Amino acid sequence: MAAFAELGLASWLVAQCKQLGLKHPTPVQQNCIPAILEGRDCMGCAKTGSGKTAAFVLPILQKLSEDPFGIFCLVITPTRELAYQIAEQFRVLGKPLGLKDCIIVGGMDMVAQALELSRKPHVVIATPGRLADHLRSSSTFSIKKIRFLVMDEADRLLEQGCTDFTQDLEVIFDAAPARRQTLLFSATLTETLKVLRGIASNKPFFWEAQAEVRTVEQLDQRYLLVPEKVKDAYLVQLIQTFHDEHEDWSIIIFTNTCKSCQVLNMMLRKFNFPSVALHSMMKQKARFAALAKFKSSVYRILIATDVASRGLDIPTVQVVINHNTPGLPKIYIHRVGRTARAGRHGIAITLVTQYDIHLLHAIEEEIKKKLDDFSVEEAKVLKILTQVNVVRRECEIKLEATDFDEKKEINKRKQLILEGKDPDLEAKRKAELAKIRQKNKQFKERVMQTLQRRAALKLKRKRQKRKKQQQEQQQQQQQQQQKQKQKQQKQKQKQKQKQKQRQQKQQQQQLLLRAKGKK
Ligand SMILES: Nc1ncnc2c1ncn2[C@@H]1O[C@H](COP(=O)(O)OP(=O)(O)OP(=O)(O)O)[C@@H](O)[C@H]1O
Repeated sequence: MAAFAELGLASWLVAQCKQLGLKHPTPVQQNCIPAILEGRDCMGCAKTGSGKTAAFVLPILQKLSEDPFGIFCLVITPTRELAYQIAEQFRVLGKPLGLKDCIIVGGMDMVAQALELSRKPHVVIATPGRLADHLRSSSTFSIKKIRFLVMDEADRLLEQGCTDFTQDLEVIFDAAPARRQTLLFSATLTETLKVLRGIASNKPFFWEAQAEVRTVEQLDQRYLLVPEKVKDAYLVQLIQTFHDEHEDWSIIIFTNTCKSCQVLNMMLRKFNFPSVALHSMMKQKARFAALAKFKSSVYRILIATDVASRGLDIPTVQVVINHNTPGLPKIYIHRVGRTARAGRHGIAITLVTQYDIHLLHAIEEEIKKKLDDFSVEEAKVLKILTQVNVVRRECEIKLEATDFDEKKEINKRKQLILEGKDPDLEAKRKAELAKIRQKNKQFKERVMQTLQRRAALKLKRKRQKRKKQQQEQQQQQQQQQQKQKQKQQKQKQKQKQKQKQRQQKQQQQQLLLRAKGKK
């Protein structure tokens, strides 16, 4: 196994790795670090928990130490929590440099951030929306001279999912210099490769871990088939079992909406489980506090939306439970990747209802592995079923009383105001946009219908033409056959006539002969 020193890293960085307990580079580090040090753009695709962060942090720190200035590097990442985590890695590994970093994420004070940016930090770690806001509104800093642009979880940044980063990324790319090193990393890059190659246009070095299965070996992956209506009773029983058997285990439960996250947290707390929620409707400070308490094991259970599904590195997590089957296999890959990291073991259990079987199959197909069945004691589930359902309903009612949905709307409006937009105008614009989209959709549908009709008509005409041709051919054949028949009949008649004439001639000759004989 190679050592960090063999990758071309300076001795102070090798010593830093050693101090942190990083003895040997992981494959993604072994392959990408030399290419980055050579000055190449790099795209690294490796499984979750395989050390992709250090694969870009180490060579960047080395280059920074050779020519330190600010702003030297910009790292873009999709979530706020991840930005803090990456900053921590820069800080720890770059301590001997006296590294100055700056985190630019939403939900935090913009003025303080602008001040920090103006002090020219070496490394800026940002979420796209907030950084783009600063670039739009401030002239106190510039990213025109950055040497490195890193996109962590690069495929997520390009996706147009519930949060669409494309407009903000355009602002950032416009402000960044064309001559730079671009580094793109994720556990699921392949679907977006083409677009990413356009971003890392400088003949990027591409490295992908070769493996049949797309999830880590040390991860025990299970599914639990549950009827939709009794899902929560199964969840409670599942947690109870883990809690009884391994009191020191940390569990992350992923769910699909902020509301569901909130309700589940309230419900689990009613059952005295040490749980805490993390979702995008929480205030940023509460989000950080929840994560910090979970990381330090004050709470052993984290209930989160997909805001926590990518990148978070919490070594104590032994169990991931998917309360809903992820709709996309790649979401599954990132969610279950929160456990079994850096060679550790872990278990992931996905609750699958009667409506989700096809999703399970899609996941198995993508990760190239069949999930094993997980069983819980049904009798125990039955025992708590009514109680769980009642508690859940109570929690839902309680949450409704707090105007959770209204708050969501208010949060959206607040966000728009912070972005300098008029919420009413935005709503109007949105409605108009929806109208235009609807019109476009209808137009497209009409075009499609017309095209389909035309195609059908063309086909019909083609068929009719072919039929006509066939009929004509048949007619011609019949006519030919008839002609031939007539010809044959004529020939027969002629032959008959000739024969008759021959017979008549013979008879006449015989009569003549007989007449001669009498004479
Ligand atoms: N060479 C190494 N040896 C041992 N542990 C390492 C090494 N490099 C990184 N690690 C540790 O592995 C863990 C996972 O690293 P990291 O968070 O970078 O993974 P990742 O590949 O980015 O995962 P994800 O795809 O989930 O974001 C971290 O705790 C990190 O300290």
